[in-house]
Amino acid sequence: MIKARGLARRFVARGRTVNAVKGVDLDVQAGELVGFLGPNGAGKTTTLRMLTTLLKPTEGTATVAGHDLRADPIGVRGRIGYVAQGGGTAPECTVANELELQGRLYRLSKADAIRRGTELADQLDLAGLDKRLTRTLSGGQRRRLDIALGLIHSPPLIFLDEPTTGLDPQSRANLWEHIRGLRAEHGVTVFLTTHYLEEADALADRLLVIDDGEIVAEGSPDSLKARVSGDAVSLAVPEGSGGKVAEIAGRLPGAHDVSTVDNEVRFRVPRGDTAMPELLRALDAEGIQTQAMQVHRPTLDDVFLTLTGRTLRDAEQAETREESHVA
Ligand SMILES: Nc1ncnc2c1ncn2[C@@H]1O[C@H](COP(=O)(O)OP(=O)(O)OP(=O)(O)O)[C@@H](O)[C@H]1O
Repeated sequence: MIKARGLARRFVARGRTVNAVKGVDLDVQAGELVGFLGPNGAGKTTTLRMLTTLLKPTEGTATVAGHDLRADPIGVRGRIGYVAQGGGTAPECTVANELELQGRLYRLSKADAIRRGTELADQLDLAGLDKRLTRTLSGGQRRRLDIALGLIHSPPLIFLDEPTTGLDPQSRANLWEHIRGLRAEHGVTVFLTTHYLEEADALADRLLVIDDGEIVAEGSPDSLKARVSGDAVSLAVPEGSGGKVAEIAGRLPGAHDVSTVDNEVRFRVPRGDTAMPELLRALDAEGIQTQAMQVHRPTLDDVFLTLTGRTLRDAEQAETREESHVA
């Protein structure tokens, strides 16, 4: 459904050259729900804008929904839906009018535009809101309307740019259900960008992780997490026993990265849950009582840290600092 090779985009702003996207290859099969994960400023929106014909690549080629991006951008546009960050509904327009107008823009007859609008309103839980002005909708309703507008011409592929940014956790979870439904019930291929780790984890079959304009990893959330070597364990231990606990922990099969800071011992081990009873027995035999214990399964943030040496949050803060510096 998407095949891109060496897609790159350079911007020159205020005498400074920004290589926003540095030669991205990507393949998305029909029916996939793919997440494009990276910190703010990583190049997600720029990539999306290129794939949706809104921005010309500086270099590279791509076929999107069966049409060549450079040779046939109009063909691409007719076969994709695009929901931009923040959407684009007119505040003084009613829900029904927005849907009908969008249908007419895609050259549906008035009757077909109304029929398709009603169908999408049902599908995206907007039924009964047709006479409401869009400015009176809740954040979640507005995002669902944005998605309905992107689907009016029944495209087989939809691009969603940060679809749940600004929504409260409940509306976010609700929107995830709708996005899953697009694929599961209507066979739409979904390509979405996000900088939320939980969203990437909960929603995507496959993730492309982008950092500083380059794809640094690709795979299912589980396979990416499996790359991080082991669970992270931390133990709060009695004063003065850190060295001994670290020595015992270091003897567990596969234990590594053992460190002691104050009265806390940290290490990684392949399966924290099965290693713990053995460790507790060994500590007991030495008369050491642990005061608290935590086992963390690897998260996508650990994956990002392993790949880039920074957490996603660090990367975002660095981008924010750089932007305020430029401004
Ligand atoms: N029109 C432009 N002119 C100059 N620089 C730009 C332009 N658009 C984007 N950039 C820069 O390119 C880089 C990538 O930006 P992009 O918006 O693609 O990132 P992003 O991953 O989508 O981030 P966000 O989640 O904040 O939208 C950033 O450093 C950004 O400042």
